[in-house]
Amino acid sequence: MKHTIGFIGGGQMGEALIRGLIDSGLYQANAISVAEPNQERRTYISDTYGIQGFANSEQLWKNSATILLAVKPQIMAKVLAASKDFVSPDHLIITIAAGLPISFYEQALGRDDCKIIRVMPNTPALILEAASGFSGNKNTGPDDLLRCEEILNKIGKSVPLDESLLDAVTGLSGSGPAYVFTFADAMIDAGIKAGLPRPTAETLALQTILGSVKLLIESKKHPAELRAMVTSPGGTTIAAQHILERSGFKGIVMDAIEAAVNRSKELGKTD
Ligand SMILES: NC(=O)C1=CN([C@@H]2O[C@H](COP(=O)(O)OP(=O)(O)OC[C@H]3O[C@@H](n4cnc5c(N)ncnc54)[C@H](OP(=O)(O)O)[C@@H]3O)[C@@H](O)[C@H]2O)C=CC1
Ligand SMILES: O=C(O)[C@@H]1CCC=N1
Repeated sequence: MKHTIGFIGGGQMGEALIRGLIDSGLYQANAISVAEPNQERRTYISDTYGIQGFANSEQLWKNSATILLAVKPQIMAKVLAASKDFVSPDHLIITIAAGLPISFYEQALGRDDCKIIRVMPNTPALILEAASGFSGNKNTGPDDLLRCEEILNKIGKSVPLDESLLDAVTGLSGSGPAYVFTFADAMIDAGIKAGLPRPTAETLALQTILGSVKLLIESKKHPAELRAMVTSPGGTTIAAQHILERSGFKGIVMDAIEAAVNRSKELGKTD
């Protein structure tokens, strides 16, 4: 059972994490299995990554030290009901479902002696650049948290947090890639509107985003300071900044993230 991991759900995030674990070398393909009821999807995942695929989770619980729950929050209760008979206090259960609090799993499993870690990763796990927050229940010891952290740090960066902050993580970084993709899309369209060929607009927009993020990280300067370095008096940048300020760009981004945080909290309400 050592160093074996079973994924319940082989969708977008399940695949991102499986690929991340294999590409990082943390797990061999033969130590990973997936339970995925959709046959086409199951075949794709097991063929692509050379892992074992099952139609249901029974074998995973029997064969895996760590179980990673990667199904939609809306079907988690059904998945836990089907898992109840196989769960033991030896399993390390890691869940990435948005919104659902750890108490939801304990209630659904009808026991409070399981080791459960709630994680919120994001899709850049596909290229080992995920941002994840995580929090364990009272049964998780330092070794369990370390095992989880090791997984998360192989697929990107992670921060341990109090569980009460995981909805904030979900709204900020869990959903965050979508906001960045929307911004990238808008920059590319703007380049095309200004007359650039699409491939040129794509290259310039994406390199600008990549370079700016690297500059932020490497310089350790505040975004406002770096923005001032771009903004010449009476120049082009301030003309654009004026429009962004007038249309409340920062406020819109903050409102959007707040909406995602609130939706995560709503998903956790199970009455
Ligand atoms: N997408 C993202 O960016 C992020 C998602 N998350 C969380 O990750 C979880 C998965 O999301 P995501 O990967 O996007 O969703 P997907 O719908 O892509 O993946 C879920 C997979 O689980 C399968 N499934 C359905 N029922 C079962 C079952 N009983 N047993 C095993 N597998 C089952 C689904 O099959 P079928 O399609 O046939 O129903 C699907 O392939 C969610 O809880 C989400 O909140 C967390 C961080 C980021
Ligand atoms: O949209 C969602 O609900 C999931 C959770 C975080 C990112 N995607």
